[in-house]
Amino acid sequence: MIATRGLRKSYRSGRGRKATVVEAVRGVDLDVKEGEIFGFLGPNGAGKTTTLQMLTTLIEPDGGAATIAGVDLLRDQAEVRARVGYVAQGGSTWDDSTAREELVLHARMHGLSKAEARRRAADALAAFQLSEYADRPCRTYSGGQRRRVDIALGIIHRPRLVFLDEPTTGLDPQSRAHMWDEIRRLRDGGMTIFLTTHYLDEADALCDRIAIIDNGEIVTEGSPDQLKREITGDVLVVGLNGATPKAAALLDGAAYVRKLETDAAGLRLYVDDGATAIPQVLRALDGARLDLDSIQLHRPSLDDVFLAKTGRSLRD
Ligand SMILES: Nc1ncnc2c1ncn2[C@@H]1O[C@H](COP(=O)(O)OP(=O)(O)OP(=O)(O)O)[C@@H](O)[C@H]1O
Repeated sequence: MIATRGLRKSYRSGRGRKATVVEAVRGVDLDVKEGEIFGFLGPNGAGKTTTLQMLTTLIEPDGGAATIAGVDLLRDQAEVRARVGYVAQGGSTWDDSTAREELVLHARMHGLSKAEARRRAADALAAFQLSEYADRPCRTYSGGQRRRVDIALGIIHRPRLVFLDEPTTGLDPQSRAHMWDEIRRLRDGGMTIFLTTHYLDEADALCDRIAIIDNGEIVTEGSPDQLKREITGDVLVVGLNGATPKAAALLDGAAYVRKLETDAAGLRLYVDDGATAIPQVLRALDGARLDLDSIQLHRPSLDDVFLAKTGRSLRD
């Protein structure tokens, strides 16, 4: 649905000898599949918005190539615009107009007849659970309601691909969870979603695949689980009633154990996949009649992935 190769953009600020060039995006390759929620994650200033603006034709790349929803980005920008939806960070609703008015207007802008625009608006209001407030001015909505109107506006022309720039920034935890459900619903209806986010938990919980960008370059790409496993695997913390040395001798060298450490809590086993290692550990301990006290599975976070790839924490 999206394929980019070597996409680049620099900004020049100042003049003459004082001019500085910021390489905002330095050759980005992305492959987004049809029907997935793809998260674009990175710290402030990493190049997320610049990339998104290139993909949605708002700014022109300096170089590289991209195909968006089957259309060559550099050759036919109008067709790309017709085929995608875009929801900007700040949203696009007016304070004094109602959600229904905005939706009808947007549908009309996409060339729909008055009657069809009204029908689309009513469908969108129902789908985003906004019918109750549909005829109230947007300034009276909560942050979450307003964000839902923004997304309904962005997809009123029923595109197969939608770009969401930080869809949950500024929302309270409940509205964020609600928004995640809305986004999953769009995906389940067959839409492809490309979103940017600062939030590690959002990328982890919501996205089928993610790419992490830092300093204008993609540092890694894959499903959240894949990326976390690649870096460190899972960690099993095994509590044993005084039998730690015996258990260590038993499990050290087992094919599924990458590394083994002992500490006050018991054993730390570094394994590729915790879910398949747990039954094997249990069987081995049981076979040797060693008394198990507890077993805990720790999965590495996306921050561990970022740390491993860049030497910095994404939270800094
Ligand atoms: N119009 C511009 N002129 C000059 N520099 C710019 C311009 N727009 C962006 N930049 C610079 O390009 C780099 C990438 O910015 P961009 O907005 O794409 O990052 P971002 O990952 O979206 O950040 P944030 O999460 O803060 O929105 C930054 O160093 C930024 O200062």
